[in-house]
Amino acid sequence: MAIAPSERSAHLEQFVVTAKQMRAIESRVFQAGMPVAALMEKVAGLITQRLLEQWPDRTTGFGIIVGPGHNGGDALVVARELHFRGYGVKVLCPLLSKLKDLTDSHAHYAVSLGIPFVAATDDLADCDVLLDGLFGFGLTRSLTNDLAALVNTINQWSIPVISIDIASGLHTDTGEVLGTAVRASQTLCLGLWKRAFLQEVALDWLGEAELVDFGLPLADIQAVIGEPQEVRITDQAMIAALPLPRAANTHKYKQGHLLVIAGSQQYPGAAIMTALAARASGVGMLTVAVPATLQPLVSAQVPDALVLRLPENDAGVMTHLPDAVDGSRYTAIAFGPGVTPNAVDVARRVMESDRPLVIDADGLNILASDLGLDGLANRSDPAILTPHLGEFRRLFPDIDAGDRIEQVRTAAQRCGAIVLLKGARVAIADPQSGHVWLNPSSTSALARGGSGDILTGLLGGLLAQGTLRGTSPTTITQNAVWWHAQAGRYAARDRTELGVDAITLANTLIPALQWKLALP
Ligand SMILES: NC(=O)C1=CN([C@@H]2O[C@H](COP(=O)(O)OP(=O)(O)OC[C@H]3O[C@@H](n4cnc5c(N)ncnc54)[C@H](O)[C@@H]3O)[C@@H](O)[C@H]2O)[C@H](O)CC1
Ligand SMILES: [K+]
Repeated sequence: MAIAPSERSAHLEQFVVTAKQMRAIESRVFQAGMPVAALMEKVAGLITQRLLEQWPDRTTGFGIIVGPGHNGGDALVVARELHFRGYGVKVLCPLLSKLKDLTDSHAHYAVSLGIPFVAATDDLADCDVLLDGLFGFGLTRSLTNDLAALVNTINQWSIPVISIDIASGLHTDTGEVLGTAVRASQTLCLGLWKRAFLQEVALDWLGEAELVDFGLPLADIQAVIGEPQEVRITDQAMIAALPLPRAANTHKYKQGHLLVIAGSQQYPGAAIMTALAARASGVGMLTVAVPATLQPLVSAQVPDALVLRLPENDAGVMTHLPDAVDGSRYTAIAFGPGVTPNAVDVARRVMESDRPLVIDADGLNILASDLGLDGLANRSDPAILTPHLGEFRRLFPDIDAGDRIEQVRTAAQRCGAIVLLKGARVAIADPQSGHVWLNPSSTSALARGGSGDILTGLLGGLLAQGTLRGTSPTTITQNAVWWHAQAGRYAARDRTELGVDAITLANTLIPALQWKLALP
């Protein structure tokens, strides 16, 4: 049965593949009868179309860099099409004697058409645009010698580089640079998102990334991927997961009651920022527990929250949760921002509660240094840990094998909690299934103090609401990460990456949601 184009696109956007999976999908398509050369024509036609849209002026000169495999074949077909349309085209093919058959055929044809093949990298220095068809997902070894020199030279120029499928030199799965890699301004990822696009280490090389759908059948994709172990977070899935619409006859207690435990005399702002973000989540009831002396300050900033006064020591650190603070009254608890590493007794009580729990910042440091992780696996309700890389290393000092995606998966399985590893590409791992969700779209504007407190408050507020709606805790966690990133992007559009302080971010959560909901 045919599916609508928008539905197909939403499906495709969620898949993440390794080079091995991509090759297996491609083999099925070829075995079913699709000729390799026909697929290459189709792919190259779509790439050409993108280039024509971006550079409609036929005086644009293109430099086409061609490698030995089918990535180079794609590039040669594009060169031919640009040549036919009247653009100036020059080809640099450093491994001319090692071309795969199909690529070799296209090279011969290009020569017969009079397309110039140049010998030296510097012959491309006067081009307006470079097309990188050196290597795609077939790269197996590091770039060395002349190839490395070629790549390093073009990286020093200020000519825009469009990479076909992946920036040449990056490992398709881990995103690592193998020797050296092309610094693309834009990458046209073919067919399905390769794993490298979700790896932080690759981001500086990939530039703006776009998926080019060339019609791989969903049945073949699904047959190879099976139950996806790694999933890209998409707008469509996240909009569906929001606690919207609300039931017409709801009341505040049905919209969740979040308890935020945060702040100290040293870090009063952490409590305020966490509370402001929790409020923006739409949670029905918000209680904020802070060291007693902070209560007037927090109440003034978040007058709609109930502010509990906790006993504190001389340093303004909360000492314990009095019996009157009854965890069972709350739908969820968010603990940790600004509490200092000394709030150990409070952390212990929080861990003992049976509520869905977010643990962040100093809460994580207390787990690492005092309480350990053993209490997490036996909790009846989920715990979500939200470390940045430094906190992650302190919590899981012996997890260093593999890439970030593998590390976060191992961490979750080991401790029995959902682990959300912060960074430019947030990764969320489920302890039971080992599934990892990856957030593809964010902004460097979020690399800033206080941004984590906003995520914790937002996640806590969504956890309180989503728990009552029966949304799975991993979906709620994705929802918070996505919303937080979208708010950062939306705020940065107006204010640049420099202008997204934590309070602005909290205040942008609702406008950003309106922006996303209004998009088709
Ligand atoms: N996915 C699809 O359905 C389609 C993909 N297309 C394009 O084809 C490439 C993948 O092609 P492949 O030939 O398998 O690999 P590469 O082009 O990446 O090149 C592999 C080639 O290079 C040799 N090699 C590997 N590493 C090195 C090195 N460090 N130095 C020298 N040589 C190296 C290796 O031995 C191979 O010979 C994909 O990315 C798409 O662009 C199709 O065109 C359309 C369908
Ligand atoms: K490439």
